[in-house]
Amino acid sequence: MSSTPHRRHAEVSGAGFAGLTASIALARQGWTVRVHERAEVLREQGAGIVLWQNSLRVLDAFGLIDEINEGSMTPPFYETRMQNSIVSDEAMPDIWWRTMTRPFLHSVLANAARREGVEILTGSTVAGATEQGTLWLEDGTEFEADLIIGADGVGSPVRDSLGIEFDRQTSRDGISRFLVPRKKAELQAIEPDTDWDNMIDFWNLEPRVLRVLYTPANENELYIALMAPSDDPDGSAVPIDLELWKSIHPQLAPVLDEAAKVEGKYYGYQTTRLEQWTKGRVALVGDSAHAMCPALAQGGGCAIMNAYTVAQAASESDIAGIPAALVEWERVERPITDRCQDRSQEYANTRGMAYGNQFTGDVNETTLYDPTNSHRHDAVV
Ligand SMILES: Cc1ncc(C(=O)O)c(CO)c1O
Repeated sequence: MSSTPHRRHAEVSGAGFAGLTASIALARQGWTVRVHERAEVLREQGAGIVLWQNSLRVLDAFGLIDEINEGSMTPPFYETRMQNSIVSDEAMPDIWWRTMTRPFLHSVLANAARREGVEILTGSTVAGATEQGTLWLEDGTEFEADLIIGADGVGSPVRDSLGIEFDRQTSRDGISRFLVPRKKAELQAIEPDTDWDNMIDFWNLEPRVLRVLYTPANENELYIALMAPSDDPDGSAVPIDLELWKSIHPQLAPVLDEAAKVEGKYYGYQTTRLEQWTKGRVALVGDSAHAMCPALAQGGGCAIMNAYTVAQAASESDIAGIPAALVEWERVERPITDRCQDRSQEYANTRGMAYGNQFTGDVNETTLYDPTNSHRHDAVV
């Protein structure tokens, strides 16, 4: 902790997973923190999420694991099927992972941020920031800070106001995501030999590319995601083309019927890579810095892990040294996320997860990283 009387202050743009995680971590290190969320109501619109141990360790460091466990689950297996025959059942006994809904994770983080004294302003639309530490809103209001966190998503106004250059690559596939009731008894009645608590990745590459990712999120809610190429108008349609999806997977009819009732949105896979993640007193984390394809389910995980480490790195510095501490943070922490983006993009481009047994070897590098015991503390990186 700094011995100066000035309490360090951070302004954060975006109250998603990255912004809330950075806010909690900073507040716990004695900072005053104000988060700006452009939405009028603080909530998460997304469907489901898988968290692996890299992000779970951060939640554990915040003392949130009991709360997380109560609203989440670990499916017995990650099952991969090709044309409905099982390719692999991965138990991953050495990896800590949980599935849950995004609204649930968001509420756990938002409540924790409030408990830590973080000020959350909704309906507060950030327009940009300067590298000297001024954040400004669309209405012209300015806020001064020792540290600014741009956690404002793939279209980040903080990033773009600073003129940070990026490269964006799109992949040919994309996905629509839904939260629906589990309907476990009905599914069981249709296909009794299946363990409907498993996460099941139903791939079909022939006669056309259609994939259903079935992820139980808790006792009552199922996260179901439907993947198709963006140039397939029926596969990518939302509300979903119920007859098409039921014709491929009739055993999923009870939950597909539910997904068809939801408005939903189709998202094309893309990867955004930045020239730099920091500028002066500003650091970017989450989709503003490293949006990735979801194949390895690490977009949220990397957001949470990088939000945590940037907060730690800034807290270990004195106020004058923050810009240099951010540069050093990026040097040490970024490569693992770069590699995760590369691997996720490769899987998205090749559809390689269809062949099963994917969660082994180098692919698990991100999962196995412990951000609470960062490489920053090692002598050799
Ligand atoms: C857990 C997960 N895995 C893989 C994908 C994927 O699209 O490859 C998605 C979609 O968001 C997931 O949510």
